[in-house]
Amino acid sequence: MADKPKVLLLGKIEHAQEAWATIADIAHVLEPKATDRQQFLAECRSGIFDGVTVAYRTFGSVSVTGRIDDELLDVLPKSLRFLCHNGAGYDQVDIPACTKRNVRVSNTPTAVDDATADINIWLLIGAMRNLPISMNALRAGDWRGKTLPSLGHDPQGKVLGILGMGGIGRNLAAKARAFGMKIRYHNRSRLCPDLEGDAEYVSFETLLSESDVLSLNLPLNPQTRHTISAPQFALMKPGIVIVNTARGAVMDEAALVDALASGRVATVGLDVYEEEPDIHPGLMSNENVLLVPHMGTWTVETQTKMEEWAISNVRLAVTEARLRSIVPEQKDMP
Ligand SMILES: O=CC(=O)O
Repeated sequence: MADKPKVLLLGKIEHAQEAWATIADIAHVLEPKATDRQQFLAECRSGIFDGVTVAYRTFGSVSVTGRIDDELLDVLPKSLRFLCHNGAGYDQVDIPACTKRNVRVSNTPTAVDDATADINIWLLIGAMRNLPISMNALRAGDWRGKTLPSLGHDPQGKVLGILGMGGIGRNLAAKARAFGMKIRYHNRSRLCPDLEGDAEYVSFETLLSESDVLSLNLPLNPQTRHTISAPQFALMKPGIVIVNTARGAVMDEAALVDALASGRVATVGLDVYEEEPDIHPGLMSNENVLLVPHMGTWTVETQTKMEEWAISNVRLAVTEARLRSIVPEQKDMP
């Protein structure tokens, strides 16, 4: 046992027990006892994790460890070489801080695409049809409400602007085509024709000013924080519908509340929030906002796929000192 590689498990394996059992065969798995960041920092400083080369982490483990940042990396074992994150978005991990310490990070791209695009479509249709008002009235025993809810809109023929045409954005585009939407997108760079299909590449400003529905599908990092804020809302078509299944902080929530109040934004469908699990009171109280609590990947199939993918990264890191899906920022690491 003592000479097996050491793997640190941050969070729980909920579904892929069989895949995880194969890790227990090849590595000595350590788990923290800490229940908050201060305790976790102390545990790390105690030397109990010394020798760990690979760590697996879940999105939820942030409630114990906090963000993986300079302070934490300074006390994690110097032997740590690989951090396998279970999730597509890895904004809880400071990538430059990891790169500086030669810690390679992986995520679970593609595993999340279908489920996230599905909830994206659900929010898109729900927001276009203005469903929260009648859903709330119904549950309050008031059928459609005291005054009839205003009529919704059909997706057919409407322009869907996708900001961030990665795996989820492209999956969403394919699904939205089935609803007869015209797809436009903006990305850091234009896609090759195969990936682009009939989606039209437009400038950021055109996407904002000509979309009937804007979907945010870009990752959160220091460059994309508040990509959508007051100046961007000012460029949008009055009455636009916005959907966000990416990360809350790519949009300025306070500015969104103002844009809803002014009518610039008609309705919005949200899966993600700036300060999860806290939600801006101006969104909570606004009936033009359709909200779900970060459920984008919340299906048995997708959670299992994500765990299996992250575990496959752990396995490769342990056996071959490499990762299946290193994050793009570290692609060129020697
Ligand atoms: O939000 C879900 C993910 O990043 O995988």
